[in-house]
Amino acid sequence: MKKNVVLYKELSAPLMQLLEEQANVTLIKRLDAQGLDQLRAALPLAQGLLGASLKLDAQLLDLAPALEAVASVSVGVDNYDINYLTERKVLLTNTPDVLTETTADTGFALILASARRVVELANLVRNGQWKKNVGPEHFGTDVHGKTLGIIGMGRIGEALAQRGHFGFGMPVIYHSNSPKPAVEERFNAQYRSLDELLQQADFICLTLPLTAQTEGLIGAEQFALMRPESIFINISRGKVVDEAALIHALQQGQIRAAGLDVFEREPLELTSPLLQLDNVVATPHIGSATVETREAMARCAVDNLLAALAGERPANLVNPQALR
Ligand SMILES: NC(=O)C1=CN([C@@H]2O[C@H](COP(=O)(O)OP(=O)(O)OC[C@H]3O[C@@H](n4cnc5c(N)ncnc54)[C@H](O)[C@@H]3O)[C@@H](O)[C@H]2O)C=CC1
Ligand SMILES: O=C(O)C(=O)CO
Repeated sequence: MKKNVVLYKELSAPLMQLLEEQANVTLIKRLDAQGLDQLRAALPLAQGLLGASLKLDAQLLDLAPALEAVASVSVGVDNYDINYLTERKVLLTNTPDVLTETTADTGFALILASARRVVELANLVRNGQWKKNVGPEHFGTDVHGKTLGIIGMGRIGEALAQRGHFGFGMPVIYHSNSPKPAVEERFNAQYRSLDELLQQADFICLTLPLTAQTEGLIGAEQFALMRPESIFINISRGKVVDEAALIHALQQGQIRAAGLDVFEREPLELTSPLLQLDNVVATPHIGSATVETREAMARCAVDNLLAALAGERPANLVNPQALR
């Protein structure tokens, strides 16, 4: 018998067809108030869930007593109560690897845009101020040859190191849970304590997951260790950073600039002081958002969900302890 799957993310036609061949599918198109009501109404019969960008906590999970598997269309799993899912023997899957290169591209786009002031200067051109007002005070700073500091040397961190080392001749230093000899050899990278990295890197890039250990990892004390020339890049999760401390560091000139794809609260509110600062490049959490990669992520999530519902071990299982 077909199982019941609730999607809270639209899929491409071929993926929808694949899923509908094997499951009864309920699609929640938007997670607005009405969509959330529809979701709550569908949860009691749901055996599988697929989506992203929804905090799936115990309260929502309790509405779904028949749930067997949740397939997240993301690599980050900070939106899920993993312990509770595991306790309930619900499998959780994610989408690693397929988004690594694209997210590293976004990281590098933010590095280049903040260092060379791309958004600020492009806006000057749009506002007809090219001739009159652009002078040395608008010059940026070089990227090539500068020290690239990576915090969280996992898949995306490595892809960033590759771009910096081979593409831009940047010395790479990194901080992670443990040293990575293979990475050191490949990119001539050097391990540093967190404090050392913050003091030494020209570009400080966050590529670690949001966990109980990393929440608020970068706060006032850490910004105080950075140099006025440092550029801060966050493509991990907003809550790894104390955003008020980041704003203060930017306003006080403790750091030169920031390139941010993720924020403490998303969507970032228009009233955020970050948006008053010329030296901030803010993007709307689009690290993996290319046509090709989003399709690959969705495909990966569908494959994971169908495997889990068929009683097989899915390729990207986050909580193997939940296997029945
Ligand atoms: N901006 C965006 O759109 C995207 C953001 N992400 C974020 O990037 C994160 C990383 O993704 P991957 O590289 O695939 O994960 P990964 O698991 O391969 O790498 C994470 C690295 O961080 C390290 N780490 C974890 N906790 C640490 C700690 N307390 N101190 C130091 N190092 C620590 C791990 O050892 C690992 O090497 C995701 O969890 C997600 O939050 C991922 C994709 C897109
Ligand atoms: O995959 C993730 O964790 C994202 O943030 C979106 O791609």
